[in-house]
Amino acid sequence: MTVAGEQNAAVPAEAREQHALLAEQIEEHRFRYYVRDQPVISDGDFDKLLRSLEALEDEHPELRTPDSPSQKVAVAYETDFASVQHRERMLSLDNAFDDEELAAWAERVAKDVGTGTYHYLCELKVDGLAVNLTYEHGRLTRAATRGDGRTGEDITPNVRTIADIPTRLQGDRIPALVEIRGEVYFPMEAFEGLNARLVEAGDKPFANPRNAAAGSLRQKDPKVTATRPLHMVVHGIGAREGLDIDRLSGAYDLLREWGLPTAQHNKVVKSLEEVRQFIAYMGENRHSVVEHEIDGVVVKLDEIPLQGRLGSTARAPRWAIAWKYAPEEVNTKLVNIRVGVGRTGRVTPYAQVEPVTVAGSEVEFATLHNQDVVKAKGVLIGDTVVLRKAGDVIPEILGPVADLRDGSEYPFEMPAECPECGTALRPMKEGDIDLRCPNAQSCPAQLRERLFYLAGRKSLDIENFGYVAAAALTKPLEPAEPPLLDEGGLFDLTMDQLLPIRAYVLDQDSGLPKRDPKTGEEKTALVFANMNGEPRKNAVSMLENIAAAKERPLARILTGLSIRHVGPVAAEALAREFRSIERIEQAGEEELAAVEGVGGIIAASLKQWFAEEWHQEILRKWKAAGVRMEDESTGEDEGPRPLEGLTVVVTGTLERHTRDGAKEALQSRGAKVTGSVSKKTSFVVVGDSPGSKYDKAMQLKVPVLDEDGFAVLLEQGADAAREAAMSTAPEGE
Ligand SMILES: NC(=O)c1ccc[n+]([C@@H]2O[C@H](COP(=O)([O-])OP(=O)(O)OC[C@H]3O[C@@H](n4cnc5c(N)ncnc54)[C@H](O)[C@@H]3O)[C@@H](O)[C@H]2O)c1
Ligand SMILES: [Zn+2]
Repeated sequence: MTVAGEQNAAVPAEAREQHALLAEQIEEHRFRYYVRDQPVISDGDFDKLLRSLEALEDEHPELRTPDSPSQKVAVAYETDFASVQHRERMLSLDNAFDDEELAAWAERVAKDVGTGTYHYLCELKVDGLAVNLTYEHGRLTRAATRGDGRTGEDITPNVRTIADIPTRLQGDRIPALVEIRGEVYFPMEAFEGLNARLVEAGDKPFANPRNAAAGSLRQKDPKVTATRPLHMVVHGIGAREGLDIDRLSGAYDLLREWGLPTAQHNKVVKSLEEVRQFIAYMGENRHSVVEHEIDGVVVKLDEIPLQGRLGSTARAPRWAIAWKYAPEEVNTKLVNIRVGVGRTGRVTPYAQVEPVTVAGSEVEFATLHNQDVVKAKGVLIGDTVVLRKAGDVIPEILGPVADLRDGSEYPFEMPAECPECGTALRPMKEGDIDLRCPNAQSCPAQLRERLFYLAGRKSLDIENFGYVAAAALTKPLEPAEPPLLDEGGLFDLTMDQLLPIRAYVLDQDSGLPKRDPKTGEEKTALVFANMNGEPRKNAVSMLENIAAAKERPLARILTGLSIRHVGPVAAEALAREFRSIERIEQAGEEELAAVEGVGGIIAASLKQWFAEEWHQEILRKWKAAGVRMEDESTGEDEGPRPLEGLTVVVTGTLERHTRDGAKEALQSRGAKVTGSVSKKTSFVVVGDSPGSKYDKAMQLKVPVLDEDGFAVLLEQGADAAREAAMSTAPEGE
């Protein structure tokens, strides 16, 4: 018999090997993270490694030795800083990734507490790095990083540069000694600026704000730290002498009085249900109510004597748990930087990354805004990058993982020519950062975007005319000549023109062709015809809907022309004032600018637009096709604008009108439609569930019309409507 294999006989060699491998990886990543401030994997992936190690140890408890990474806060490393002993250990936190784990923790707490009441203190989990501040008789005598939990790095001079952190405590009951624990963070808004300066100076940019916080604080030269906008939030108390406290939440109040930066959003609750509510609320509102990045919620037992009773493991207190939100940051590869051309010809770079799932959705593209932003971020094509998707915000790239570069990465260069039509790009005017494709008329990209907008809800609202149709009509693979070279021919399109159109199958988000997953070939298809060459149903209704769109009100037609700065609101104002394209064209610049809601910029833009020959051609063609280019007056009996001078508010759901329809009916008769009820309001039209505007109308005694009363207003005018009103406000009351 050999001796080998006798040790840990119960643990298969394979598991032991896997454990050793994981442990080594974890140590390596901790070193990169805590010492170099340049991690190469995301926190999410790191947490997964740690979890796999723990799972392995659950299966084979013999592997859970005191020097396993699962049992330690971190390893002690030699760094450039002097070591300091913490008077009381600085621990990590156990995590809960789902409700079951949270409930299991709460159950253990209940069991350990036994009888007696207690409270949960909910705090935000600030995404930064932990510091320990020692105050002796109110003076800051030392500041240290967490290190391995017992020994940290002395960063006192650096911490003294942080404005949030008082060097002297003010007020009453200042103890002989107290250790204050908190998190130092770097504000997201300042992050891009910092990286831009680092890149310009030839230094490595940071991958994310948390690394920027750690890197900024752990500078050999505190003068550098002083230039960084670091902040701190207090989240605990360590050793203390001459300080008697029984609730952590109460202690925070005292700390705040002393001038320490305590958290704004802590909440003490009694039940686990309320804890869940806090977690859910903060998860949803983390970007609107919180001034710094958070990665979770920390739930603590508020009663300090009970904390003592529950105690800690080697790594974490038993009286607290960290709920982690789904990570919003992941690492992925920056495959390429492409440029897109927008509706106004603006050319913007965007990132194409190896597809990753972040915050619940798969991401393949991220915005980069313009070439200066690409440079400022310091990202190279081929880099591993940190991608962030926060809430509903478009995914963005935070920064590169510079430590993973192998030399094959290369910088992005803005193309000199439009990727879609080959025209040389140039800035619109001197000094603009943005480049534009000057081929406004028939650059397929610009035309596609204009058509897509024109067919959209804010404009002509043409159903069955989406991005795919817009692309197919402007840049088909077949036939060689696209049916539309600008929007002039839109209303003349025929089914014969549509049937032969073949196009790439485009990805909605990127506008790039989809590929066959097997062959990698770009997919193509007949767009408007089925397999037998017959019109698809969608194509038929698209043409019908295009024809119907000829009757849209002037404001919508105007919006659809993509005149710069003329959105739906300005278009409404213009339509109301002039009631025909012709009159808008004939109006002088000053006359246009004088219209409420128009102004000088829009007036100038209108003049420019009409001066362009190809724009005139569009108008001629549309007119010839029968597009209604003016708003005719209704209610002929009372003159062209029977409701002139009235201000009307529409609220609640109407049965016979959509909200927009009701608005248009009023405006076309000369009434002004506003959103809030005041004394000046002439009528409030109410549908179902009208809400507070109805109450306000009653309060101000503004006449209220139901749907029948509304019909009276439209058909017979204001006087008749006043009689039909549900409540009448005698003049002058
Ligand atoms: N990407 C990597 O390579 C890598 C390597 C190591 C660690 N990490 C990440 O670093 C993070 C830190 O790890 P950890 O061991 O400190 O565990 P942790 O982040 O899960 O929890 C402990 C820490 O949370 C902080 N904290 C923030 N708000 C707090 C509050 N209100 N109350 C109490 N503490 C609060 C404290 O600094 C405390 O030390 C983890 O998210 C981990 O993924 C990443
Ligand atoms: Zn172009």
